Amino acid sequence: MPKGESEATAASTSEKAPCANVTPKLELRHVSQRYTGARGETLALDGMDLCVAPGESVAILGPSGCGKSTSLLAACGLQRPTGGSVFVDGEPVESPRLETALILQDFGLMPWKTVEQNAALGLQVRRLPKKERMKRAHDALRRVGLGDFFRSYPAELSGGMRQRLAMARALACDIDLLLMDEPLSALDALLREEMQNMLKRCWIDQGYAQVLVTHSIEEAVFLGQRVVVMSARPGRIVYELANGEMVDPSWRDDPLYFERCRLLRDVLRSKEGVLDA
Ligand SMILES: Nc1ncnc2c1ncn2[C@@H]1O[C@H](COP(=O)(O)OP(=O)(O)OP(=O)(O)O)[C@@H](O)[C@H]1O
Repeated sequence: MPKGESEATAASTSEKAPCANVTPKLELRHVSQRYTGARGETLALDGMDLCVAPGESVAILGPSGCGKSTSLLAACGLQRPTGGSVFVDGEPVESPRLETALILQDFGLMPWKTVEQNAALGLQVRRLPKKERMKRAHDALRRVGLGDFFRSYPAELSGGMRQRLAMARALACDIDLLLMDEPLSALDALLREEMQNMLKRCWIDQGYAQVLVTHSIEEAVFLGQRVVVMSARPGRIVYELANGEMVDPSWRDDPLYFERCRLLRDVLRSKEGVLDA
């Protein structure tokens, strides 16, 4: 299904472009990524277009290896794409910015640092006095329910607590854009639901824009105001679903939630090359 690098992104089903009347918080414009590795060249992304409005929550689904993580690396400025451009607030992204946080599956915690030191990590580059850094880290840790664990080490925490610590580190930095790459995939089903609730609460309370990469259709429909589906490699967006009702407090039990999950499952099955998601 993937075509030439220069071809435009496929159609979407969303009702109205979410960034129509605002400067997007994040925009990936025709982003392509070629990797050169031991197995030769890989075209990971091909004409990836994604617009995220300020305060919007977007979930990305797609088969393994379609370039989801690559998209996030480009979005946070850790990797310059080989084609196309990335913008935040209309400005080109050329390096990581302080107000963007990236949470990975392994949470990126430093095992030799305490919980409070890990939570304050993102603040170090801001040259804030230590007292201020600790105050912000402690506030963020309390917000995610880790108020009693300041002096513990990551190894002493459960999987869910480590996830909350990664979240606290992002919240301590007053972020306006949160990027998450399969942050819950290592957790068991019930804990995963609990953490999904926490992610939604934090997003609603703090008002940042977020992009969540996940393999779980249910998670995408629970957390994404918009769910986008990528093609198999080289990846680009081939389908979009408006899902604004996800802010409803009883969304998980709403018949529409199940209907949307079913619809996305059919979409993923029907799209050539996206069966694995
Ligand atoms: N640094 C790299 N060097 C060479 N190839 C790479 C590199 N990083 C990623 N790739 C390749 O690019 C493609 C896209 O990888 P990426 O990790 O973005 O996919 P993904 O959709 O996040 O996959 P998954 O769902 O399995 O995590 C894959 O074929 C991968 O092997």
